[in-house]
Amino acid sequence: MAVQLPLAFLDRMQTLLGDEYASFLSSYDKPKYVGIRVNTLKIEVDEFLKITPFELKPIPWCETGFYVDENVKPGKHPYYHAGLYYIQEPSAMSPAEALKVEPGDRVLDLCAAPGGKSTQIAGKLQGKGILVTNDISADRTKALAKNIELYGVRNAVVLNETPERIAKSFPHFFNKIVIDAPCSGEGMFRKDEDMIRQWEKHSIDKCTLMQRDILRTAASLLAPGGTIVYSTCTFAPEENEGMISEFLLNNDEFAVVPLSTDSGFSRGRPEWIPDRLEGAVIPDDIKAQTAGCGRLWPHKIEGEGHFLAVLRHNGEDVDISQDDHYIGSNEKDRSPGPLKERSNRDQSRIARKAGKSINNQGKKGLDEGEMIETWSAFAHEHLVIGSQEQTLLFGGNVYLSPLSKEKLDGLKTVRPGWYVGTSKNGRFQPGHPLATALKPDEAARVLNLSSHDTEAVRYLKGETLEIPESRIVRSDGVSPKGYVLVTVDGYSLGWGKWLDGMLKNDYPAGWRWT
Ligand SMILES: C[S@@+](CC[C@H](N)C(=O)[O-])C[C@H]1O[C@@H](n2cnc3c(N)ncnc32)[C@H](O)[C@@H]1O
Repeated sequence: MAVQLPLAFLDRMQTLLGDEYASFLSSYDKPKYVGIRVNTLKIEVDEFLKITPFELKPIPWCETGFYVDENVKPGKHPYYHAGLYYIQEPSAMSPAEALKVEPGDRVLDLCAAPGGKSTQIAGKLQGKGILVTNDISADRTKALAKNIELYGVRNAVVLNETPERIAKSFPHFFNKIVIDAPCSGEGMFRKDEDMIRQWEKHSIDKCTLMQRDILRTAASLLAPGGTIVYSTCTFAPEENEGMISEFLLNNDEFAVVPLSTDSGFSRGRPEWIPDRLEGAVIPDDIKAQTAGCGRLWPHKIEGEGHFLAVLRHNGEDVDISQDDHYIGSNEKDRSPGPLKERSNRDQSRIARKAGKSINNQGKKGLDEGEMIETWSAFAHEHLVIGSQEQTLLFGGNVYLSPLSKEKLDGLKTVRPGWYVGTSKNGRFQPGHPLATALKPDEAARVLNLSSHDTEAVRYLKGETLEIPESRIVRSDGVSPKGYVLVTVDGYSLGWGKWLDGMLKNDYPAGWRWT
């Protein structure tokens, strides 16, 4: 066997699996599977299939997911830097699929970093509705925020909070919640040997304590009739069927929605639940429900070990679009439509709104209204976007947010929305995330680079490029001089500034190709 598995783990799996154990064990001699998931915020799957640089094989449970050969390096292609795909372990694509997200939903990803499920959910929302994406680890939320930005998500709020504090601000607010729970990670032993070393540290008992708290709090965040998807990447029954049966015992307004076994998923194993959990006797009818959960076994599917439960609240669905705190529900709160077509009256209205903006954290000495005005003027000159979102000032930066300011008061907010830029010396500097989320027809000046020559990589390395004026594609009446949206084969990468035949590079230092 390629990996050294802990004996206690092997003993338990042998007892649980009986005749199946040999087949389970032999899966550790097989190669691990590498997956990519197409980011439908930037490209449709059909289009990606026409330009893919790698051979792809569909992942049965995710329409946007594909296996790539384990020797391929998908992170080393300009399309990765354009956010056209996310590199994700294939089984890890299943929870967001099970959540069945629709445009307009209010989704909470409670344990989100580094953002695999969140970027998948954002693709399903297609910019409509809200994604609140959270992680308790301050360090890990940095990677989460970066991924939200790389993948061009416009309607996400990134938090670094405890679930309890989010619940105080958002009681029964979300109609879909995903809990990709911290767990003992047994399902990842083949993919990541470090998980074996971590196994002792993250004992099953410690994990169940966290999972119990997170699930209980999630119930108080869910709107009536809503859905929670709970997932782990471990085999331990205590963290899976056991945790779900305990939740059902304490929350009789929830039931398990049985998962389809069509894609090769196996059913949950009620017979593995102990008769008593946390001192309580689990009735047989509750145990039986967990047969509707899903287990992804490495000896049965092409992916690592996972567990999934879909939990539906039995209340009447509420019309979430009628809530005042949701910007999309309130015509008068919307940012004005296509920015190029805005009247002066619109622009001064945005400026006035700045006085009411979140946390009122404008840059020292800069009038907040002025800051919003510089954004508005920039947008007017450089962009053609229609936005449903509210303009907010936060930490001296300008954001467009799907939530009203009151909803985020007092929460550790990493990003209150789509970061569009900041103002320096009275001039607006567009943010990198503004560029990554733009389509070429939303920018007044565009420079397209080809993935087949060296220019794209040179741009991604931060080099200045020599570019003749004729290559700057621009809207009628727009001069070639100024901020240019740089694209690769038509997909946005970042900003550059063109002047006299040279493109100054604005690709951020921390993002560069190395
Ligand atoms: C399995 S990982 C999440 C992976 C992520 N969903 C993805 O798809 O990229 C679990 C995460 O839960 C976070 N976490 C642990 N305890 C938490 C808690 N009480 N509340 C919120 N997040 C928590 C960890 O920091 C970790 O990032």
